[in-house]
Amino acid sequence: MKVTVVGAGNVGATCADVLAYREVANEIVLIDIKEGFAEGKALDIWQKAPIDLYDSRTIGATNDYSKSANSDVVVITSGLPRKPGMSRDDLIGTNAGIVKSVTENVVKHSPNAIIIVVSNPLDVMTYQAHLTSKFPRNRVIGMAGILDTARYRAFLAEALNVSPKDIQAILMGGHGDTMVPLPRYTTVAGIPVTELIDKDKLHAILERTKVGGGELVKLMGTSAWYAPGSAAAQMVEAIVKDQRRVFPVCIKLEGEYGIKDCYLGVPVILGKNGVEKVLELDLNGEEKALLEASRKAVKEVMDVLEKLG
Ligand SMILES: NC(=O)c1ccc[n+]([C@@H]2O[C@H](COP(=O)([O-])OP(=O)(O)OC[C@H]3O[C@@H](n4cnc5c(N)ncnc54)[C@H](O)[C@@H]3O)[C@@H](O)[C@H]2O)c1
Ligand SMILES: O=C(O)C[C@H](O)C(=O)O
Repeated sequence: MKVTVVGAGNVGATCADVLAYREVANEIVLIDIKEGFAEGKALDIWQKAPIDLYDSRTIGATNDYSKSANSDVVVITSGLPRKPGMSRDDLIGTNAGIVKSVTENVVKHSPNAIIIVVSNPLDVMTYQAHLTSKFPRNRVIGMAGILDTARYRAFLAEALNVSPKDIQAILMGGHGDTMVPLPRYTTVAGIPVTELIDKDKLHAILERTKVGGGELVKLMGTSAWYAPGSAAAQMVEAIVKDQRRVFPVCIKLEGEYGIKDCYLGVPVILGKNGVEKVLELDLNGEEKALLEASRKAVKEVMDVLEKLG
């Protein structure tokens, strides 16, 4: 199996490192536009192999997509991260062009690949990759939901003083402050979370989750990479190993949840064909209203992208 990660910065290099460490693919190609940067990161990860005992090969390339030819999965992390005071949507002007040109190269060299977009604004950059690649929707998907859900699960594990392994949760909507956490579908080893935590504490955790990315940007001056890189690698693993894992993933909705032609995070089954199936939950009125607000927010930015041309 061959996996390419475009963008050898914080998220891309972390993703490649996790893929190598877990031996998800035997060939992992890192590509960046900065001269020598991807080569250096790939070499560093390869030199860690004798210490951590993995045999996945990491190869770096400066803007040379021939090295990535016939990749099974391509993860796109290239683009600017936000700085304090910015929203993810502020990145659209620069990142749309980057995602477009990267996708053109992916299509040329890996026409059968499954594309996982990570660059922000996530839902709209996934749309950009779809517009450029014209790949079917199961092969152009975005990573955000695993990360957002992980933040939610980590906060809950801390509040309840239990292992994060035992928190099961799902979250929907766009990767922005309008994301839709679903406490009704959150359990701790099968116990509904609402039986274990009081309403106000849970509410505070839900609100913190929605701005979880911003919290890290404020702390670090740039956005997160360990959890995002690992989340993208988890999606790659589900595809490469045909695991049929159930994850929240950004995909073009074609009527599910009564929504058409909009990119949003929803629970899906992830396997060798990318998204194997979109799962439709029976949302209640309040959840539906929150999802609709999220759809509107994403659609507005999709419209901005269309005007950019
Ligand atoms: N979806 C998510 O949940 C999520 C999480 C974290 C970060 N992000 C986004 O991921 C992106 C990357 O974040 P980061 O922290 O790794 O940034 P970074 O600046 O560390 O890395 C980005 C890399 O992209 C490279 N690049 C720029 N243009 C390129 C091109 N045309 N071709 C190839 N490489 C190119 C840069 O040289 C840089 O090395 C940002 O847009 C960020 O907002 C998304
Ligand atoms: O917050 C950001 O800008 C990066 C990413 O979307 C995140 O949620 O960590």
